[in-house]
Amino acid sequence: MVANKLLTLVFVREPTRILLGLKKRGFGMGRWNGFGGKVETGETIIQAALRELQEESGLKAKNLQEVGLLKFEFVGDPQLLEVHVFTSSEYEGKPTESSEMKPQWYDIDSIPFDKMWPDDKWWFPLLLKGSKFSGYFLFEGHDDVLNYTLEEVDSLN
Ligand SMILES: COc1nc(N)nc2c1ncn2[C@H]1C[C@H](O)[C@@H](COP(=O)(O)OP(=O)(O)OP(=O)(O)O)O1
Ligand SMILES: [Mg+2]
Ligand SMILES: [Mg+2]
Repeated sequence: MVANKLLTLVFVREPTRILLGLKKRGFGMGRWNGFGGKVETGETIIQAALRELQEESGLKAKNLQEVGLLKFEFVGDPQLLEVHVFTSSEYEGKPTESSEMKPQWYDIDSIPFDKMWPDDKWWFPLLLKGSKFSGYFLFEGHDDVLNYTLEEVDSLN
């Protein structure tokens, strides 16, 4: 039995646009995504979300809300990724490129799904309309989703 790997993913959004970052290295390199990463020992998930957002984008989230729980399995890998998805509509600071992410605002009508993880096109509409959601995606490699489940939920707890 392998423990799930806990990760965070934060999207800073305004009424008509959302901040994405181009991943410059490591897992998901070359794809646009929110800001986030591994939960470290001794940290809560929220602390990790705030820290990763600040490290990767220079922004301090002021009203972080957990909106999604996504589980990812990769064929041949026993470890499940458990990604806690957050949004924040208030923040301090100015988006700043880091060694990991190049930030850029996107109109919510022009999200670059063809340059993002393939699962995003299914759950992003729920995030954009303010719903909470829970999902599971089975990947083969990093480009193909073999099957998935996704539901809107009232609460994530
Ligand atoms: C597989 O599908 C995924 N889709 C999306 N949209 N995002 C994903 C997927 N799998 C993982 N993620 C997210 C979760 C995290 O935000 C990152 C991965 O973490 P990362 O490699 O950035 O971890 P860090 O701790 O920041 O890395 P360093 O140790 O290099 O700082 O991708
Ligand atoms: Mg990261
Ligand atoms: Mg990081």
